[in-house]
Amino acid sequence: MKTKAAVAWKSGAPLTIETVDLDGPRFGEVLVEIKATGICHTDYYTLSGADPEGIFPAILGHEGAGIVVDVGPGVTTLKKGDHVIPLYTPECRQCKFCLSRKTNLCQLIRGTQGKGLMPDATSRFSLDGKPIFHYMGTSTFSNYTVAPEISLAKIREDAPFDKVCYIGCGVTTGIGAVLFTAKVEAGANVVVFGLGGIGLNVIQGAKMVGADKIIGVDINPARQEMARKFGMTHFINPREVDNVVDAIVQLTDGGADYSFECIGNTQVMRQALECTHKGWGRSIIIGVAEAGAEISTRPFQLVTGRKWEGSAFGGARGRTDVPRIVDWYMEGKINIDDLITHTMPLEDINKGFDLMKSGESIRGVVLY
Ligand SMILES: NC(=O)C1=CN([C@@H]2O[C@H](COP(=O)(O)OP(=O)(O)OC[C@H]3O[C@@H](n4cnc5c(N)ncnc54)[C@H](O)[C@@H]3O)[C@@H](O)[C@H]2O)C=CC1
Ligand SMILES: N[C@@H](CCC(=O)N[C@@H](CSC=O)C(=O)NCC(=O)O)C(=O)O
Ligand SMILES: [Zn+2]
Ligand SMILES: [Zn+2]
Repeated sequence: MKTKAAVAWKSGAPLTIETVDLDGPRFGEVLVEIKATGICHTDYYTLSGADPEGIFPAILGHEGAGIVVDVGPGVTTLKKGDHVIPLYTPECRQCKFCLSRKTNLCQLIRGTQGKGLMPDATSRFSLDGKPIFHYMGTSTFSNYTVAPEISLAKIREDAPFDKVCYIGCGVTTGIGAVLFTAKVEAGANVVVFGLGGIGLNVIQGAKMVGADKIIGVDINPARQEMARKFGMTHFINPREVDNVVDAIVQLTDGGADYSFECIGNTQVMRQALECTHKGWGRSIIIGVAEAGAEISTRPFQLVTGRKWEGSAFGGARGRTDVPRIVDWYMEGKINIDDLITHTMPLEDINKGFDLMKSGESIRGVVLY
């Protein structure tokens, strides 16, 4: 079949809208009509050329929601008409990683996914007979996409695609990092570095679990208002204090219980670790840093009890947890609507990237 898609031909270049060829689903695969997709900073990271796994030409996008149109042989858990959210972190429930119960990082298809291919090591997308690569197993910047069955979470049918698509990455990453990775307890002091599409959801998660002080740190003062609405109690603009670590240590009587880095800046990652409390502070890295970047600190920071950790997709097991998070939204327990500041047709997707880069949008969503 043919489908409209935004194609990334090379790093640093705007996406172009093309009518591409899409082969039908093979064994264990599903054809999905994408109804809406968010634009995440990680799409920009890959497009910029900073992602060691970035390959071109590719169809980016990993924050979508849509309807099953067709299923390939061997598919047992989904059928035509089901509503789904594609998962860049699949959940096979069979691999060593899934069975360990210690991680959400299912590895069954990670190798081919990172090469922009389906599990059988081929692509379903092409143009003029030349393959176009998939991205993160999802490629939601295409009106129709093919994904493995294990990379799709079935969700309730009354959930609006234009809102719950954001659960495909940003909402789950932020709230999940608090609930599933850090397991923040009521009364804890929490610091969030970077109040964008991810950080604001960390704030929302911290409020949900009853955190005490929720300190937001951002160089964009315009982020303050939205962050306060989501539960931030204190705001620090690093450009307005001499030393951001000292400022946090003073505010929290010795350091934060938990910190979350939601930017992808290795200098800030160090600050995020060092502002946590001696003896028990935990710092969770969410931001994705550019290829080759390294983090550093004095080992003494760890010897004296701080822990440096990371979180991917909020530690969520997608097929299990994503439908629950959709329920939380439908029950009014989490706010997604206010974070989706811009919507646009696929033809305007490059404007969506510009709005994100300029700090004007929190989340831009493409509506098909
Ligand atoms: N680990 C994971 O599973 C995931 C990681 N990510 C990563 O999380 C990061 C954040 O993504 P989004 O929220 O979508 O990005 P965003 O662009 O919406 O937000 C970034 C925020 O950081 C602020 N910022 C930039 N430099 C700063 C600095 N030096 N100090 C303080 N604030 C600063 C910006 O003003 C902005 O508000 C990205 O690196 C993205 O790739 C995104 C999704 C999932
Ligand atoms: N391709 C990058 C790795 C980018 C990365 O860390 N991605 C996150 C999700 S970011 C979503 O917006 C992730 O889930 N990581 C786990 C994984 O297995 O990729 C690189 O090679 O550096
Ligand atoms: Zn993302
Ligand atoms: Zn698995």
